[in-house]
Amino acid sequence: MKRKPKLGQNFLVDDSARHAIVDALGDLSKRTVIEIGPGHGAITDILAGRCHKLIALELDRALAAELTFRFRDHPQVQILECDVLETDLRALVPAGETADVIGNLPYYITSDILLQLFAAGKVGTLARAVLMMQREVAERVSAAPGVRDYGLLSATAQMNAQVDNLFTLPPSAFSPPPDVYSTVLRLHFAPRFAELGVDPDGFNIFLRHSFAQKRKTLQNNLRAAGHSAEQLSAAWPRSIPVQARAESIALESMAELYRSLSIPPMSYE
Ligand SMILES: C[S@@+](CC[C@H](N)C(=O)[O-])C[C@H]1O[C@@H](n2cnc3c(N)ncnc32)[C@H](O)[C@@H]1O
Repeated sequence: MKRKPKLGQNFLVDDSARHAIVDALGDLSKRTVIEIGPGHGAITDILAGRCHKLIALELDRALAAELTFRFRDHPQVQILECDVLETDLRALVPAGETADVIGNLPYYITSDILLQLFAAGKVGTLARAVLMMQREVAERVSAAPGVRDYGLLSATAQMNAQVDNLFTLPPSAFSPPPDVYSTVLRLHFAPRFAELGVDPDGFNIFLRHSFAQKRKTLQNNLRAAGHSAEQLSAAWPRSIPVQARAESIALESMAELYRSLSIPPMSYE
């Protein structure tokens, strides 16, 4: 019977890949780096010698203990046994500084981790992240409008970060091998809410409604969210075809529509 790894534990065994992941963050000699899910330390071992400070967050008690022992003589390395999703990243970073994030993510919570990182990027805690995730998810995060994979996750990611798709690895790069290919993305956190003149909370809700049903047009999704036909036609910008789906529309135009509907965020809940 095939062993089912718990906690998304597929450990990286490809030596050049683990170096390429760390190299993607460039010079780390003055940086604080937060590693998500260090596991047996495939990435941690390289990072420890390169960054100013490393804080690694590992949920598995045995793995956290293994790494705490291994790095006992490295004062710049801190291993925390914790659930990343329950951890306040802001509290880990000295006031006035930013940190970078790295991780071969536990795939079962990729979206939740991304949302957590975007929230931390928005308040200026994080500068960059290099993250490995399931290839299909990475393609959604990095897709451009009009491309098949573009959707709510792409729009949300691209409101919060510039995304570079770096490289893809086969299942054989891991032990045990997962059922999927894996892709490494680099994110530069650069929230666009102020530039596009939208409030983050209201615009995020607007995006959720706009992408609610993939087969529906944007107009129909917004009608289902409570907008009248009159309201929509009065606000509709020229840059958006009337029958368009949200999946084909650039964020600039989505923001233009949101602004011209000028909806107070509260009216959406
Ligand atoms: C895909 S493995 C990567 C391990 C190692 N970084 C590597 O590349 O070989 C994901 C790691 O995340 C840990 N993990 C799973 N859920 C977690 C959570 N909620 N918080 C922190 N770590 C978690 C797992 O125990 C595992 O070590």
